[in-house]
Formats: sequence, C-alpha cells, structure tokens
Amino acid sequence: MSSPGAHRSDEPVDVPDQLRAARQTIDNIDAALVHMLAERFRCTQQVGHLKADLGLPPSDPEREQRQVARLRTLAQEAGLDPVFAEKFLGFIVEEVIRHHEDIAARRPGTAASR
Ligand SMILES: O=C(O)C(=O)C[C@]1(C(=O)O)C=C[C@@H](O)C=C1
Repeated sequence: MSSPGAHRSDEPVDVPDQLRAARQTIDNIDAALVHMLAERFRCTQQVGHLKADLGLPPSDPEREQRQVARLRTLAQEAGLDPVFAEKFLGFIVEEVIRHHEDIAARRPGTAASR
C-alpha cells in the first residue's frame, strides 16, 4: 500500500516525481487560497450588513487606496509583481462591492426589496 497522499488519483501514473511533487504543492496552495478567500468573503458579508445598517456606501475608495499601497509594498518584499497584486485585490474588491450593493438593495424600504 502506498503512503497516504503519495499519489493523487487525478494525476496520470507516468508523471515524473518532481512534477508530481510540484503539483501537489500547487494543489495545497490553491486549497489554502480558496479557504482564505471564503473567510475573507464571510467577513466582507458582515461588513456589507454593517454598512447597510449604518447607511454607509458600499465602496470606500480611500480605504482601497491604503490597501493597494500596503499590498504593493508587501508584494515587492515578497517577490510578487505589484501590478498583479493590485489587479488581484481590485478583482476581489469589485466582487465585494457588488455583494454590498445587493445587501443594501435588499434592505426593507429600498426599491429592490419591494
Ligand atoms: O473596508 C470596507 O469598507 C469594505 O467594504 C471592504 C472592502 C474590501 O473588500 O477590502 C470592500 C469595499 C471597499 O471599497 C473597501 C474595502
């Protein structure tokens, strides 16, 4: 019997060991990314409800500017392309804002909730 995790069932048997190992690492990182994104969206859903409660707008461009500046620095330090880091954050935040807008629109008294 092979050790647990030694072979991935969806990998062809003739894949060289080094490539198989690298793909295992990639799969683990992708899984971590999915879990982290799920947690981030769970948190931003709460923020969306809070903002709707407080009557705050879905987007906060000044906050986004601070996030971009911070992430670009982190990316540079980590050897990641800062342009990519900025695009990645922008892609996520765009989706978050859409969720915030949906939450606000479903509030009682708004046109979308009637
Ligand atoms: O911090 C907020 O106010 C949020 O709504 C969260 C968040 C984000 O996803 O990081 C999303 C939209 C805002 O424009 C800024 C940041």
